[in-house]
Amino acid sequence: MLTITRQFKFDAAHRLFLKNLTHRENHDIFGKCSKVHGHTYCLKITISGKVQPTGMILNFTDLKRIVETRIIDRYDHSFLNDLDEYKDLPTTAENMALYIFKALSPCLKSRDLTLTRVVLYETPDSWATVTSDV
Ligand SMILES: Nc1nc2c(c(=O)[nH]1)N=C([C@H](O)[C@H](O)COP(=O)(O)OP(=O)(O)OP(=O)(O)O)CN2
Ligand SMILES: [Zn+2]
Repeated sequence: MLTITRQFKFDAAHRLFLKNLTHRENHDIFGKCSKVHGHTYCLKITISGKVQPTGMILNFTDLKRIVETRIIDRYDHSFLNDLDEYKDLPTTAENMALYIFKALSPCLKSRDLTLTRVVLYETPDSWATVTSDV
């Protein structure tokens, strides 16, 4: 399968906690991550589709615009816990990658493109991956 990938960076703050738990219980589960802290996230978006007469599946510039409009512009320099999509969900790399996949997929589908992979790095050593077979 032929795919193209574009990488994005954004800085954001968050804390990991569950609303129904006490401060102590959250600390027992999430440790230091239950306190507000920040990451420079790295997001890799991979799509597949037919190569057009232009020689491109999709112009990287168009992919950039789509991802920036729907995700990066909202997430960069934000407090992730304040975003609607995480009102009732911990802002883990897993939940964020799942949300980003669901948010981008329909827009790409409407252009006959398939979102095949979303990889979200919370740190260079820790990341979550969502693929189109979930
Ligand atoms: N499965 C997941 N585990 C953890 C997540 C996550 O999203 N999914 N997130 C965190 C925290 O956000 C935390 O900020 C991770 O920071 P990190 O510096 O990587 O923490 P570590 O203690 O593992 O690493 P050190 O290098 O020792 O600081 C936690 N877990
Ligand atoms: Zn964190």
